[in-house]
Amino acid sequence: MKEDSCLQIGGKSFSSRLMVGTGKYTSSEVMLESLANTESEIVTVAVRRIQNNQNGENLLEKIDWKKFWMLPNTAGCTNSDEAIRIAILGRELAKLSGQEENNFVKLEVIPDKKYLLPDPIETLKAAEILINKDFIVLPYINADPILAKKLEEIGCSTVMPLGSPIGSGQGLLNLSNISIIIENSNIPVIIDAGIGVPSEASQAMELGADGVLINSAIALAKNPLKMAKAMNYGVKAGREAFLAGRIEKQKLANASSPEINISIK
Ligand SMILES: CC(=O)[C@@H](O)[C@H](O)COP(=O)(O)O
Repeated sequence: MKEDSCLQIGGKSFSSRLMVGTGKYTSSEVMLESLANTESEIVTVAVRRIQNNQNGENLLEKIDWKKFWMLPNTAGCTNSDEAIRIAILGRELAKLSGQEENNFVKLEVIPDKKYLLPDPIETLKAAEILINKDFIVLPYINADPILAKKLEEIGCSTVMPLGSPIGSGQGLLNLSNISIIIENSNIPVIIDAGIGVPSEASQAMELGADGVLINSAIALAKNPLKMAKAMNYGVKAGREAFLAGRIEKQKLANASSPEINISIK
């Protein structure tokens, strides 16, 4: 069996392959306990909503940034100029939170309000500029293998193809494109958005994804604390299964116990 290794992004090593978001929780207490239950190390925060989340609280003060690596995201940006400005602000906020060397940005450029689908051209443009400004860029993209390759070639540190639209909980809608991205990628592939249940997180990992990012399915579950744990198990199970290697699918049945001739008198 293949030995597992840590997830490497931008020169940093992470043991957890589950990244999580911070939006939509009913309270910061529930959010903090849920984050702990996921055992995640990377937590994404929307820079535009960081100082006044849905509960009127400041996320920067609520989360212990000695325990989690901050992944500022550019949610709410509709073009490359906005995304670049927000990324720069995000880097400052990470520094203010004590993460001096944190240059990470989850790049989201989303002009479409109805399906929250990312703009591939503006994403590529913003990624190139941010990489030149020494950012570690993790772009959120549609499951497009050609775009994923181009983002890798210009120096992105991961690609983050969507499973299905953000917050939709529809799971992995484009399995064949996701598989092509994984097959061709030399950088980590993180499946981001749309995962609704642990079996979908597991499915992404079984396919060979390097990680997943989940927010809504945990925050909006009837019991977020339990779902946080379940997602952690799902990701771990899928990763183990990927390393173990699945059996080949067969057209015909194949008895589980060997046939032996026993004569019954
Ligand atoms: C928090 C975040 O970055 C989301 O934009 C992300 O895409 C997660 O999507 P779900 O809420 O569907 O898990």
